[in-house]
Amino acid sequence: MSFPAMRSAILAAKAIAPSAVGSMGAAPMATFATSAGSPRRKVAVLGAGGGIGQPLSLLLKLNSQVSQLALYDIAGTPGVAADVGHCNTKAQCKGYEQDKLAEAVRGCDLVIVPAGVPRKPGMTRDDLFKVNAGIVKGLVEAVGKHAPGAILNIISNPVNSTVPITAECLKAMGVYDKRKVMGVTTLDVVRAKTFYAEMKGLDVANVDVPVIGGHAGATILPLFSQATPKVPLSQEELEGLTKRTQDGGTEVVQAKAGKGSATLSMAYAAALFADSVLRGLNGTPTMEYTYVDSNVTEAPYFASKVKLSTEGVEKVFGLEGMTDYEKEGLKTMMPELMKSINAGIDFAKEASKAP
Ligand SMILES: NC(=O)c1ccc[n+]([C@@H]2O[C@H](COP(=O)([O-])OP(=O)(O)OC[C@H]3O[C@@H](n4cnc5c(N)ncnc54)[C@H](O)[C@@H]3O)[C@@H](O)[C@H]2O)c1
Ligand SMILES: O=C(O)C[C@H](O)C(=O)O
Repeated sequence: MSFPAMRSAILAAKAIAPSAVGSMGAAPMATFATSAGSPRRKVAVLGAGGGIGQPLSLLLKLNSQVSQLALYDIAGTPGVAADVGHCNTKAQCKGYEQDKLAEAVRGCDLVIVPAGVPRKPGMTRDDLFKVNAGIVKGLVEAVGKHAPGAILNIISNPVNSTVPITAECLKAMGVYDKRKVMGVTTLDVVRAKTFYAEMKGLDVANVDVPVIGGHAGATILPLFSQATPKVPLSQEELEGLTKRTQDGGTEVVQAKAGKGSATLSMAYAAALFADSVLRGLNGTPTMEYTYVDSNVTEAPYFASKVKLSTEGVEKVFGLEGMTDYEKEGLKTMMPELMKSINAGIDFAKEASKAP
């Protein structure tokens, strides 16, 4: 495959309408935003040596909206940067490790955080909290200090808690801007589209499925009643698709049998989302589903449709037209979602009291 063809193929499944509607539109996207005249954008990946970090770094290197790519991890990133850096695309790529975090994030427009431990079979995402909460806090504090205006895309699990941790840490530092903190739930949308298209024999490039709530089990709520193209689903099919989307992460964890969780599909999803964030920053508003500071439900953080523009999240859209089955799903998820959010808030508040 030629490079331009490969580059198009990588993002071909990102549906985009003429007005650039992110990964939610109807027609397949053919190209990245053109680099001609686009502003210089620095993007950092924190956790760039990991299973997600490495392929994500490669995909970002292919995005012509990125002019500087900073790859940070506790170790190993000079090698990743040297490797990725040989791709003949625009972004200048540099690896940072150990105590070079400040340098990595300084001047960033977008910081993507996939640092932390992944699940093994039998674990829930909440089982990762103990280790990942502290990792995310440390990294976010560095961003708050050295790149306070940057947009943060949080991938590290449990996302339902790490996003509130991020917000609370930035609030404690006096640099919180709710438009700039986003939990990446794009993989749930990617999965829902794939499973729906497969079941109904549809061209996946033309499929769109909203997914709301959070990013763990029952808190992941695909709205198949609003999927396009609209194809009738029996109750059994609907329940099967909903459950498969909610358990998509576990399906991969089990298949990898102890060797981690989704990395390649996650890198793909994060690259799609980052592309939309950058398009928004560069003046082409895009629509995405993402887990953000929200008053759409009683949960203070919630994933729903948002408009991304020059300052990050410009508008959070409310919930409309849900079926009774979906309303029941929303009710069911709330206790779990609220518990994870409160755990994140409590952790960050406690940590900020520590001497
Ligand atoms: N949001 C999602 O949809 C989604 C999807 C898949 C995985 N995840 C989560 O992403 C995280 C990473 O998964 P992975 O498979 O890439 O794991 P991994 O173990 O392969 O990689 C994680 C990387 O983070 C690095 N790291 C740890 N502490 C760090 C620190 N303080 N600073 C910088 N880097 C640090 C490690 O050195 C490692 O290279 C996990 O928490 C996983 O659950 C989220
Ligand atoms: O399932 C996991 O632990 C990783 C990730 O959240 C996923 O959805 O694949």
